[in-house]
Amino acid sequence: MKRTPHLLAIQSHVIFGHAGNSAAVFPMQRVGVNVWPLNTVQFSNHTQYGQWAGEVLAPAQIPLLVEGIAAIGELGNCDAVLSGYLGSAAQGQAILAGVARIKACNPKALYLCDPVMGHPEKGCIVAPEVSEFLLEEAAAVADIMCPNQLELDSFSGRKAQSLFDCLAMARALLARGPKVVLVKHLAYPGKPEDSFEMLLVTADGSWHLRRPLLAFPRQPVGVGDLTSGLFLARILLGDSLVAAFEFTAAAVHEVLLETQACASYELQLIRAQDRIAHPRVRFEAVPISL
Ligand SMILES: Nc1ncnc2c1ncn2[C@@H]1O[C@H](COP(=O)(O)OP(=O)(O)O)[C@@H](O)[C@H]1O
Ligand SMILES: Cc1ncc(COP(=O)(O)O)c(C=O)c1O
Ligand SMILES: [Mg+2]
Repeated sequence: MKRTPHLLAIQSHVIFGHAGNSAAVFPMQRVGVNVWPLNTVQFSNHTQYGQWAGEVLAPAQIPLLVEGIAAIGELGNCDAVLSGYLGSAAQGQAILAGVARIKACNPKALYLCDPVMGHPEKGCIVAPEVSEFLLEEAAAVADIMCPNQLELDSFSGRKAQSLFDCLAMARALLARGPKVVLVKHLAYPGKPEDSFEMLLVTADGSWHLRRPLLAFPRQPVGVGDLTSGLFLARILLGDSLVAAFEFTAAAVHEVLLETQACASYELQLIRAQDRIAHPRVRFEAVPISL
């Protein structure tokens, strides 16, 4: 029997609704991964409501929790670490220490870093020191990085001028350390208005994928977290990078279709669960080069 992969997911938890682990854990479980959620914050709701209650986890807790898993002899079973929304840069450093500890037990373990940065217009609030940490430290350690366009622009210090420019910027990020860059959401002058686009860039090649852009009165949150979580889950389940990329695009699109049909602001993960596991739509990743 094939072993069920184990994944340590270090990101935010919201009580109401879906963002961070609250967007990613259930879908990753639904596709067949054992998830170990470590919540960097516990908030009542995501920050784009403009108000929330709750606390950031003390950074010192992260190594203690990882050590607790080591103490019961299970740390070597960890196949991957995923990190997303951070409450502070100190938490980021603690995560990198945790990643080093896990890689010492299991050198094959992967680290996927979703470099969640602020999105001031959208009301996504992240401390500026967190962005700095992601640029300066996390990129050097991550095996896989999943920026959105804004985050890719921050890494590059400029705005993309074209699709090929996005590709060049993703390649530049690759040169900082990660072996795989997934740009979860492209934005560039001239992009067709009715399409939602993503890029997968590795040392072996680059692929571009388009899916329909759906209309929402208010953009749902947690789509990025859902995307990076499913991508890593499918890689752990044995998909090739391109297959994981295509699966992720299809499953996320299914969730958005369900969310739109319910006229909901929050992602409809429970209603869409069978469609997450078995997407009915398919989008093809098309090779592109500079
Ligand atoms: N097919 C789609 N149609 C419309 N909106 C989408 C679609 N896919 C994703 N989105 C939206 O696109 C945005 C992606 O946001 P972005 O900031 O680029 O990434 P992230 O989700 O990581 O913050 C989100 O607001 C999400 O709700
Ligand atoms: C608590 C929390 N976690 C994570 C996110 C990131 O969500 P997204 O997947 O849309 O980038 C947000 C965005 O506002 C948030 O408030
Ligand atoms: Mg995001």
